[in-house]
Amino acid sequence: MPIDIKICGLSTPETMGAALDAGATHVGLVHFEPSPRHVPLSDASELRAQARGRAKAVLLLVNADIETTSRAIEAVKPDVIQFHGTETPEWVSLVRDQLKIEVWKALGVKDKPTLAKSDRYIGKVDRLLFDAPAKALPGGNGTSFDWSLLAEHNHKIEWGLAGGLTPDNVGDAIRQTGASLVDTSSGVESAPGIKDPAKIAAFCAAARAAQPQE
Ligand SMILES: O=C(O)c1ccccc1NCC(=O)[C@H](O)[C@H](O)COP(=O)(O)O
Repeated sequence: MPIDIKICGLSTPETMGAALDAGATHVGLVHFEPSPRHVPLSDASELRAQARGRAKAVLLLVNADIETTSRAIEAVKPDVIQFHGTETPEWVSLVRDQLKIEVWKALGVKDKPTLAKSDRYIGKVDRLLFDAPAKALPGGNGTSFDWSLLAEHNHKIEWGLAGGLTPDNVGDAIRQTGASLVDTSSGVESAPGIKDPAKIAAFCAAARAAQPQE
């Protein structure tokens, strides 16, 4: 299977075009006002339309209530909702069942017990995204965590790796963890919220070069 590559926090048609041309399989739209990558729903809807048929659109929300979540899904019509706050297994499962959409849950990985706790989401989400622990923002902080924790973990559902990934380290990350999806935001930026098309292309090329051959 070709590796899945998510470029997160896209906010302009130019950088969305760069991610699509570089072969990203997933494009992330952050709808969370404190983030430098925040996009209003109207912009997210246009960027989503640009990606249609070329990459899956992932809409990111943080601790949104059900009305906000359903309004965002209605406006943007993403392929996937990624919850990046402290949402419970019960909450994400409710959204998946009621709104009939693919759901991912991001979890900040500190240590082995965090990974053990991630089992609570099994059967309730379609994919787990293992990220660095929250700092100033819940995600998009450009920091990584101990990848050996993932290599040792008994994964029971689909999962992806995020947190401090760059064109320079994504190859090692894939080889060390066996991730089938890699996600980056800060690592392909020239400043917070400003995506760099050359870094996006380099990241996608490095991820594809590192994937195991069949
Ligand atoms: O990117 C943000 O600004 C953001 C804000 C609030 C919640 C989540 C956010 N990003 C989520 C992502 O999926 C990022 O790609 C992931 O955390 C990795 O970020 P980075 O370490 O900067 O590559």
